[in-house]
Amino acid sequence: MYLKFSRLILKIFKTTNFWKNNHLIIREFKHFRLIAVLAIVFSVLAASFEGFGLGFLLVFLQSLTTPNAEPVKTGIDWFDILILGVNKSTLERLYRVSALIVITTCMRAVFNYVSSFCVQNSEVNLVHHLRKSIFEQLAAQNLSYFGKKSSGELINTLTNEMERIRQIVGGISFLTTRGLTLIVYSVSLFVLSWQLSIVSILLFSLLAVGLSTLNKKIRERSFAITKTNDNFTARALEFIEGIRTVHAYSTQEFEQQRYYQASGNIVKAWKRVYWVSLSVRPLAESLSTLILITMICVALVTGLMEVSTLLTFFFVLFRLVPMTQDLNGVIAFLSTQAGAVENIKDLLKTEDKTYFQNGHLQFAGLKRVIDIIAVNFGYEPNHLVLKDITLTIEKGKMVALVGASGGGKTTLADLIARFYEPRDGKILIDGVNLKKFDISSLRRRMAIVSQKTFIFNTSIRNNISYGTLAATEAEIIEAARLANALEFIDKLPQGLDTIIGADGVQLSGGQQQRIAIARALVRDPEILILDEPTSALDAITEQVIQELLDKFTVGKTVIVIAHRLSTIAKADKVVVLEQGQVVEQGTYQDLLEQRGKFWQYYQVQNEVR
Ligand SMILES: Nc1ncnc2c1ncn2[C@@H]1O[C@H](COP(=O)(O)OP(=O)(O)OP(=O)(O)O)[C@@H](O)[C@H]1O
Repeated sequence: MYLKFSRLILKIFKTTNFWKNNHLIIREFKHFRLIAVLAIVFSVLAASFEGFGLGFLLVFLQSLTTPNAEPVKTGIDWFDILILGVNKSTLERLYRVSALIVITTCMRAVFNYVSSFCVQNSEVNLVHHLRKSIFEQLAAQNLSYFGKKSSGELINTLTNEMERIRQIVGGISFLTTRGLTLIVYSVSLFVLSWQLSIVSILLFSLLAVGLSTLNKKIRERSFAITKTNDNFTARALEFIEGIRTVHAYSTQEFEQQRYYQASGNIVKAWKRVYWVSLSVRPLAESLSTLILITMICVALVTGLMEVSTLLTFFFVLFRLVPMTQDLNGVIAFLSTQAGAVENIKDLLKTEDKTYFQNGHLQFAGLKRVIDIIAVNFGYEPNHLVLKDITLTIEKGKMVALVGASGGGKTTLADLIARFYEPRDGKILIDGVNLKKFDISSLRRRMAIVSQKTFIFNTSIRNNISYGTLAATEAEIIEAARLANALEFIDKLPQGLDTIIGADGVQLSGGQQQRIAIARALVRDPEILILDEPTSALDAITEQVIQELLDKFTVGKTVIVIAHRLSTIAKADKVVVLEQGQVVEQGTYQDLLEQRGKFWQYYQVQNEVR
């Protein structure tokens, strides 16, 4: 145990790798360093008082075993004179020593309590600050990062793995406090009998080395727990989010099997860990008891020490052994948590991540034109989704992007909103590269209605004013009216204050779309990007969009992605995208007259209608 403990301490403090590997987590302690330092200070105090208590116990036992000999003394002159009293009787000095034992024990308990309080405080603080740092990391990522990470994995890290990190801090603090007490106890043992101490260290170290192989195994197996947890959260999330599809395709049984299997895998992973980790303690207990009893017998037979010293020695050793077992248990437990640490480090690390680079110029509004020049873009390194796109969008004009599904319309709109960066080429606003603008100032004057709307679990009012918190009641109502949402909002029990989303009233796809349009309009944007949904809107809502484009867009710059060509009859420019390339552009009428791709789409839609 000593060997193992010192090896652990050495590992922690000596190897630079420890800092290098864990500084992302350790640096969070700076937010609550006072409380963390207090935890250490009070642990040291508790351990010291443990030592004082042991000293007084030895004095007490000595006086009991030699009642008529010399007056009770600790050997520290000033202490014996001031505290035990010079002319006091043996019995009174004995009472005083007894009182000191009680006082030091109480003091130790108080310091232990305060240090535990500080430790718990540090635990919750660490989790809180880690969550904040992870949020900052996630918020700073380019959107492409979220394409590579599953929601299940991210949610698992922010919930389950955080809980495991909290337990790790608890474990480390336990290790520290118990470690300090262990040092005090060890010093006491050496003072009492260095010969017996060396024998104990040798025997217990042998035991520790044996147990360390088990801990290594536990650590290796623990990574599977994190992996199965990630997988389970992803499964559960998919089942809940995709419940309509599950019902539509009657795949409940199939989903149940996958869900049970994912949950079962966690059980299996834990079992593989428990199987080993639970054997550590009983093994350690049995073997250490065997060692202790053998040592007592040898000490008694050889008459190595006087009885009082022998009693104190074994009293200390008896208390020390469970302590070392606890430490072993905690080390084993910490080994099981290694996967959680890796997962969190992965989210916190800054290498291999592409961050959004904000510009410094304040965007004061579009004055003339947006130029898209020779832009290439792809989500994957070897696959271009947009190829050599060149396009101008003039202020106050409506530009419609049309074309077959997957042609790259949404991607192009996302590049204009700077959700992604072009791989080659550039996007200029009035001659200034889009990258140079402060993104908040740009997006304040821009509104985007995506195909997939997101409704927050809050009131309709908050959903509409999301991102425009200063919006007045009148502005919110006007935006709702323009989006043709007022009619159904008025019918709801609490009107604008009705809670919608997961915990509230469920809205139809079209209604959700109208809320999203109102959210965009309340910003009174100069540039409006409207990605017309292919499915959520019914024929009536199609008319709403039409009206919106007629009424609201006067004097605005509008980029509209249209699936129904009738919507964009009044567009100033129509751009046809095919497999990531602009194949035609011109006015609606010109393109029809050209009888090219656009005309073909037009024919197909007219036939369908
Ligand atoms: N986040 C993403 N990660 C990887 N590939 C993507 C991503 N989003 C879109 N793609 C791919 O990029 C291509 C263009 O998609 P995009 O959504 O821009 O097309 P679109 O013309 O808007 O389609 P639709 O009319 O169906 O909305 C498609 O092949 C699509 O599979």
